Amino acid sequence: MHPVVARVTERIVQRSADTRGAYLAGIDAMIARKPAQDRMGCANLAHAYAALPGADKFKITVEKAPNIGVVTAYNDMLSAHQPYQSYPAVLRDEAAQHGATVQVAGGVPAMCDGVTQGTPGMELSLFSRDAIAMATAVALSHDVFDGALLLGVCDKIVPGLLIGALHYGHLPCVFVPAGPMGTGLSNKDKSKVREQYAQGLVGRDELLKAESAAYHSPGTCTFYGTANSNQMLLEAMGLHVPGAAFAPPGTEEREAFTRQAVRTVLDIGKRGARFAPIGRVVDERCIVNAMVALLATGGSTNHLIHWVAIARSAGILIDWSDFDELSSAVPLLARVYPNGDADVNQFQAAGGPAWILRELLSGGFMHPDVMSVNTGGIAAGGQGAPAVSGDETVLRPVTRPFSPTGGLRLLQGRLGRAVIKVSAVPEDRHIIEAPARVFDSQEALLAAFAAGEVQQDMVAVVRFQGPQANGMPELHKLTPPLAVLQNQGFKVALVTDGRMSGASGKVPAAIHVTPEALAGGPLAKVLDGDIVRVDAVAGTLDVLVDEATWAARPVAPYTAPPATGFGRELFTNFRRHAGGAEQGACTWL
Ligand SMILES: O=C(O)[C@H](O)[C@@H](O)[C@H](O)[C@H](O)COP(=O)(O)O
Ligand code: SF4
Repeated sequence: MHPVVARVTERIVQRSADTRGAYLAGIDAMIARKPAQDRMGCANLAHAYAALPGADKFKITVEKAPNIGVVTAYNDMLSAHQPYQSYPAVLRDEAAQHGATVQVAGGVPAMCDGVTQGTPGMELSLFSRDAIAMATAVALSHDVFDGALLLGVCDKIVPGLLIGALHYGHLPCVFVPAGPMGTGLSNKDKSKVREQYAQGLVGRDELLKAESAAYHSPGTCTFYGTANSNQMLLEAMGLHVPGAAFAPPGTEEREAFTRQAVRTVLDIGKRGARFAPIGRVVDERCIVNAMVALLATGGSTNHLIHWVAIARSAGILIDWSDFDELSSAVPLLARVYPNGDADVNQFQAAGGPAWILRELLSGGFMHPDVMSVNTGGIAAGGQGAPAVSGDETVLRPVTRPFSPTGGLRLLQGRLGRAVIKVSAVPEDRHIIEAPARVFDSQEALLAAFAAGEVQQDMVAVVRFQGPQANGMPELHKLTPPLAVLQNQGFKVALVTDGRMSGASGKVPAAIHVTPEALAGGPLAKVLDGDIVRVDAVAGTLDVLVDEATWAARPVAPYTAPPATGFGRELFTNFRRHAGGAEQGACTWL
């Protein structure tokens, strides 16, 4: 085991001793209960099984066959989730072949960040994660299940499902992915057209044609953003059937993985070959394995928020210093857009998650001895990896990584604590020192760009974008104009208490600044013209103003209009109770 991984793991175990102990005691009490058929009232059971076919009623009540709950994020709005429409019938059929039953326990909401990017709906995006967790809990609260199958792929949906399922940690759970769409217009070429549009060189028709050629059919978008980072991390946590992440939707291979997920959740049930409740599968080593996989692949910055919340749901306490210390030792093994030109289909063809797991295990960067849903633990996830990389521009061995350190860094200094994805930023942009231009909304920066007012070296400070202010939206629409300025030779960086998409990356961005401006964070004191230094090498985020001046600086007022419309009023309490980004922006603690 690499000493840094061992040290960080031990620190997390120590830090989490009390919360993890209480968590495990809680799930042990739930595990000790009798099966639902013997535990619940007759009316409760009759209601639960009323709509089942007679044969299934008999199986459950007389044979006491395992009953699997399905929590599904199916809808037609996320191309990645549209394939789930047909899954319940397949799951039921496979379960019946093994003497078990399946009930759809409930649905959860799912937002497509691509549809809402740059619109008011994006202000619901982060909080939809906890709404999904709540909906997962509501689904599983029927409490008649011996295990659960979790159907979700995208950004906040996997984190929400996992947070919710971990609050039922006594249940064996398996995630069931649906796979990526085929490769269309490359992400690089799509981004080029966007930058041309931002400069007024092409019109909407041309842009729509390009976007539609990139996003063209059922399946997950092919960049390595938050959704596909979810898939990689679930493989690293042993919560998938190994290799299930990136088989294309609508194929025999995909259906075979889906059916194997049913057999797996039965295998790890109380009456299966080896009991593996999700609350025990997700332990400190499992969480560290996910952190390592994120860093080794330059995964989404969103997971520096979501995986903190997920770990917390299992009684495990992690923070950005843990990520940063791991990043100092974990090598970068993959270059997938935005960290490179390849897409997730080319990543899979070159060796995919199996390559990443095999290489990280061989280098001592991952814990092999973890419980997982499949026999053979994490090593099973590495089986089938090619002996050599199928494409060395996409995947490298741990002996010759793209970089000796991971793709994400912690920045800290007078402006607070922030994170930056360096794996996607050109080397000569890892340190930016320039005058601040301060904006209280992304729209204000976009308008300034359109008016030609920011043709300069600048650190764009976009503040009041934190969880308590407006739900911490992704500010991904800022990528094209900032990239245009960067391509024109200006030194530009973004500093914000908001988020960026997992698909963002070429412009240096210090994001998730904590504490957020509305919570007294220092960003509220920055003025146009202040010299700000974003230093991803030293890991610092500073404003070069003398101490006395800075101390005397007033805090800018929050002047945004009240969050009404698009249902934002319904999330008032989420904004009031949201924790800081580094604490996972949890709204329930
Ligand atoms: O975190 C993410 O990965 C993003 O939220 C992603 O899910 C979202 O869809 C982006 O907006 C896609 O990128 P474009 O907006 O560039 O298509
Ligand atoms: S990856 Fe993003 S844009 Fe694509 S379906 Fe998922 S949420 Fe929507």
